[in-house]
Parts: sequence; C-alpha cells; structure tokens
Amino acid sequence: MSVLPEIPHTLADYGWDSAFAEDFSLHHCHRTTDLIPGRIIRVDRGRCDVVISTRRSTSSDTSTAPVTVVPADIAPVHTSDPMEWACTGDWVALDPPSANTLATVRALLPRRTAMVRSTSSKRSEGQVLAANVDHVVVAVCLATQPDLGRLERFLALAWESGAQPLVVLTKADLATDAEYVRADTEAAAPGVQVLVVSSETGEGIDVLSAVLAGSTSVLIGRSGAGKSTLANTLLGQEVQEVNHTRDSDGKGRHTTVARDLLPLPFGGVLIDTPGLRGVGLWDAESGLQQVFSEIEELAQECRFHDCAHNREPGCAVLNAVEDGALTVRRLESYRKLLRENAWIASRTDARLRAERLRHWKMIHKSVRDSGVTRRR
Ligand SMILES: Nc1nc2c(ncn2[C@@H]2O[C@H](COP(=O)(O)OP(=O)(O)OP(=O)(O)O)[C@@H](O)[C@H]2O)c(=O)[nH]1
Ligand SMILES: [Zn+2]
Repeated sequence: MSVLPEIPHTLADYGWDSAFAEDFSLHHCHRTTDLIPGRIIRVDRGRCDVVISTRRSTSSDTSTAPVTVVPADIAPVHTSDPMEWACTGDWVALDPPSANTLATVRALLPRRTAMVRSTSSKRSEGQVLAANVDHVVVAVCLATQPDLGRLERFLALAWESGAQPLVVLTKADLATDAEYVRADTEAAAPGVQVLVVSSETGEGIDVLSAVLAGSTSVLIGRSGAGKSTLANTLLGQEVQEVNHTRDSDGKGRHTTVARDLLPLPFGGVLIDTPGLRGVGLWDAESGLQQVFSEIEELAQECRFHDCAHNREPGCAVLNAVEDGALTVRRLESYRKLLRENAWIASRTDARLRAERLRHWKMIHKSVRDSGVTRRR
C-alpha cells in the first residue's frame, strides 16, 4: 500500500456519481477478482497516480470514505491510438495494490468529454489531454486589448471537447474599461457566460467558485492571462499539496505529490496539465459552429444553400454585415478558423478516424445493450 496519508476528500468530491458507478459495475460484473474504481490524477511514462477510496466493502461506502493516492500500471490498457491512452481525469477500473504488487488499471470507463490537441508528429493524430471535463474556463486578460480571434479559437476547442465553456476576464483591478471589453467578449461568445474577476482584489471569485463547484474544470488561455494566479486563488490552501519547495540551502528542488488534478475547497476539481494551457485546434468543426452560431443561423437564410457568403445575391450573412448586425472582424475570424481547421483535419488519416469511430460506436452500443441509461 502507498505510504501517502489519507486525504480528507471522498470520491464524490472528485466527481464520482451514480452514472460512473453504473459504468463501473459493467466492468466489475465480468470479473471474478474485485476491481475498484479510481480517477487518474497524473500520467507519467507508463504509470499513473490514481485516487481511490480507502474503503473497499460496498459502493455506498466508497462514495463517503476518504481517498488516498496510489501509483498504478497502465500497460494493460495501452493501445496504438493516442486518443485512447489513459489520461488525467479518466475514471478507471483497477486491480487494487497489494503488499507486493502495484495497482493495475484494467479498463477506462467511457469518457463524457475529452480535451484533444493535435500532436506534432508527421501523421496528425489527436491526443487526449484531459478527460471528463465539465467546464473549460478561458482566461482573457483585461489589462491589455483582448485578442478576440484567439478567444474564438480557444472557445471552439472548448465546445469541441463536449464541456461547457466559460470566459473569465482576469485582472479586473487593472482594467480601464471592463464593461466595454465584456460587451465585445459576449458578442464573440454566444451561449457562454462571461465573468469579470480579479485575483488581486477577490472581485468575482465567489461567483466563479459557485459556477465551478462540484464539477471538473480546466483553465486555458494565453501566457500571462493570469491562469496560475487564478488557480491558486481558487485552490486556496489546497495548492500547498503540490507546491514545489526549495531546500533551505536553495540548491535542490523537492517535489511533494505532483498532481495534475486537484480538489477545489468548494467541491469539484481543477485539472492543470502541461500542454493543456496553450492547446491548438484539432478537428473542431462542430466547436466552430457553436462559437459562430449566429453566422450559422444567418446562413440558413441565404438564397443559395451552398452560399459561400462572398458576393452571392440574397446572402443573409453579407446583409447582416451591411446592416451592422455582424462585424467584418467576426466573419473574417470565422473564415480563418474554418480554413485552419480544414487544413488540420485533412492531415488526419481518414482510415484511422473511421476505425476510431467504429470502435467508440461499439462501446456505446454495448453500454446501450446492457440496458444502462446514460446521463449525457
Ligand atoms: N493586478 C493583477 N495582476 C495579476 C492578476 N492575476 C495575475 N496577475 C499577474 O499577471 C502575471 C501573469 O499571471 P500568471 O498567473 O502567471 O499567468 P498565466 O496565465 O498562468 O501565465 P503562463 O503560466 O505563462 O501561462 C503575474 O505577474 C501575476 O502576478 C490580478 O488579478 N491582478
Ligand atoms: Zn450567404
């Protein structure tokens, strides 16, 4: 067993609920040995760290007992497809650790959402950076002129993951015209809540905490947007668990338990993994449709159903630009991101994608056939 101390959180604090419990029971009943549920908080070279309950007896106990962190082997669930690699946020079924064996992950439970980025390999494949995320919080700094095109790209990625995006306008204490920026931001983010916060004064932190409470969240945004500062503000005391502290002589660096997934003091967790913060687009066509939903709606009114909104007669999109209802900036941003996305998608091996789709359909079908109804 791990020598790590018990942490006064429960699996429920980490997002465990009855729908995951049902998915887990499907794996459980196929096995003679006792598998246990857990959530991956970090993956590192063939190993992962998993939070598990300190109590094993019944599932009702599991949700209220304190959790502990154990290292686990992920080799049995390794596949050739990076989209299916175990990642931070995954709920898993695992063999518990024993006196002389490491815990072993036997299955990943079906993901509700997945944050995906393109890898830099020659053959473009997606890689999952975080699983089962409920809120993607996009941080935009109020101290400088916001880059709305960049915001729209982050939002497309957020929508594409299946999570609910949220925009936080940070450093409100440095803002000269917060309301003006908020209005511009809201116009660039239909269907997305926009909150104004300051880690310096604490403005808006209570509202943000209430929105994120009980869910799994990630913070993304450009460098310097104030993500680390905001994460520390939200995590409060909890962050002490992960701080990298220097030796008293100032030479070496000690790491206590390094975690990419941290419990929030008001319930729920925050995922912060390297690579997730400045993530790029990957096959986010439906995400783009959601970011630019008003343009998609206008396009329904164009005279020609294949209208490219260039100079076609009866184009509702161009008419909206003429009326001032739609900005040229936003239409150009929409075109640019669609082109960028099409280019990335075209690099992806079509056969690979078809296989992946078939595989996931099979999983969904087997879940459906077992009579389990899923929440989302
Ligand atoms: N005045 C003020 N400064 C802030 C606030 N939040 C962050 N900052 C400052 O802004 C700078 C960047 O903040 P970070 O939290 O490091 O930004 P980040 O988004 O994590 O940056 P990366 O780690 O590069 O991605 C730091 O100097 C912070 O002290 C705030 O609410 N008010
Ligand atoms: Zn048109």
